[in-house]
Amino acid sequence: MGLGECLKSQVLCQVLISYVFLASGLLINLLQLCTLPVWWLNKSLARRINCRLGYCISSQSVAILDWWSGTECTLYTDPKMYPLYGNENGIVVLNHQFEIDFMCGWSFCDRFGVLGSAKVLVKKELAYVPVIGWMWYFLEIVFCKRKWEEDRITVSQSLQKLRDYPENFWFLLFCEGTRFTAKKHQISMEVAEKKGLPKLKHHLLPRTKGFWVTIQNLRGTVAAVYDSTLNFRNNESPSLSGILSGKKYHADLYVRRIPLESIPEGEAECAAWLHKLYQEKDGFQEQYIQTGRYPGPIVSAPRRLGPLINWLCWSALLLFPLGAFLVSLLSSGSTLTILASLAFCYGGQCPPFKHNARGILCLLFYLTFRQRAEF
Ligand SMILES: CC/C=C\C/C=C\C/C=C\C/C=C\C/C=C\C/C=C\CCC(=O)SCCNC(=O)CCNC(=O)[C@H](O)C(C)(C)COP(=O)(O)OP(=O)(O)OC[C@H]1O[C@@H](n2cnc3c(N)ncnc32)[C@H](O)[C@@H]1OP(=O)(O)O
Ligand SMILES: CCCCCCCCCCCCCCCC(=O)OC[C@@H](O)COP(=O)(O)O
Repeated sequence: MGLGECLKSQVLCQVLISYVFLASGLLINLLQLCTLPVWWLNKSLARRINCRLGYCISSQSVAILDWWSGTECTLYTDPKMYPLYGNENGIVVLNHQFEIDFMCGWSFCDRFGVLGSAKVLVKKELAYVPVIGWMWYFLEIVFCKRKWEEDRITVSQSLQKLRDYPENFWFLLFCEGTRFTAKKHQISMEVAEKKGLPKLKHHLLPRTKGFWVTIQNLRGTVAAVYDSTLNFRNNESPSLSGILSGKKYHADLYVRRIPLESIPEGEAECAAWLHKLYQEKDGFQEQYIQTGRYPGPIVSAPRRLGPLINWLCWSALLLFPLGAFLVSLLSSGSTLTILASLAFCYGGQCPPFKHNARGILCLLFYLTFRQRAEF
């Protein structure tokens, strides 16, 4: 293991990365809250400001993926379509199988300059998650309860609001509605059988209502559907913790641009079209598994420096006061403080402490503070 890899695997680094993400995220959430008055004065300006603020949060996860873990993302697509990506609005239909699929999605958004304005149809529960969920509220992300009786109104209303969005955006739809597991796949294929639909090997049966309502409401606003299929080389199942500890993966994304005009308008026809799309996607997955390649040619979409610069700036801004605080604690000379620092640096490496390092750390800091208060 090289020095860089050893450093990246340290728990201390992961704690510091999470601290920068949380602290900067909450600060940005606060700034987003401050843009509320601007919404009444100039809605378009408020939206543009929020795109930039949102970028400051989501690009940190891109920096971790692209620059910290060094994960490579290869794009397979028609080179003739490439100039359109990022220069028009698109609906992205993506398979939902991997823990870090959204990070790869964000990375591609950044490569095409639409990260700040990226949209998604997401479950309502995520709206309450600090940093990401609160950021999404200001970015006009579309939330669903996965109860069609309620969603048909609320999702339509949220989509209608995007019709005058001032920046190009990609709207991500995980039509499978949940992440793939063997159990969910079995249930889903029972539904397919009951409906007389062909079975899928690598996907869940797509939920068609969200797709139909999206197409219906964004017709005239969005130019195309980007049918996207994501896989990782060597049959790997990448994880967020792997990325944080600096593990490098290799993602392959196959994108087909399908003009919106070619998608039928009626609900039943639109649903049938989506089922056919998923059968094709299943074929691409199978081909990838058999040959390690997709049908299209590879085009270059290099990672960009923006996320790295943003991340380094936030790290410098937020790690400096934390460092000053730790130095002042250490200079107190108390044994408990020094023990706390050692636990902070090395606790995570020692197997019995591996999962408890942060708890031990908190306890030691608490004892230190109590000791200082007592004297
Ligand atoms: C060039 C580069 C290109 C690409 C780059 C890639 C991406 C970048 C883009 C943007 C990035 C932006 C952000 C990413 C960041 C983070 C996102 C992270 C995670 C989000 C994860 C989620 O939240 S996924 C969950 C939420 N989303 C969805 O659910 C969407 C899909 N669902 C729907 O559309 C649903 O229809 C609905 C939610 C609108 C409504 O759901 P409801 O359940 O009420 O209705 P349904 O119609 O779905 O269900 C009833 C019918 O379904 C049948 N049924 C029952 N059981 C099943 C089953 N197991 N499988 C399938 N079908 C089933 C049932 O029989 C009913 O059928 P009817 O025939 O009677 O309708
Ligand atoms: C810089 C530090 C890097 C850390 C980056 C962390 C960013 C966290 C962003 C969280 C984004 C939310 C993604 C949630 C994905 C998700 O929730 O997927 C599950 C759903 O599909 C289906 O859920 P369900 O059907 O209920 O099992």
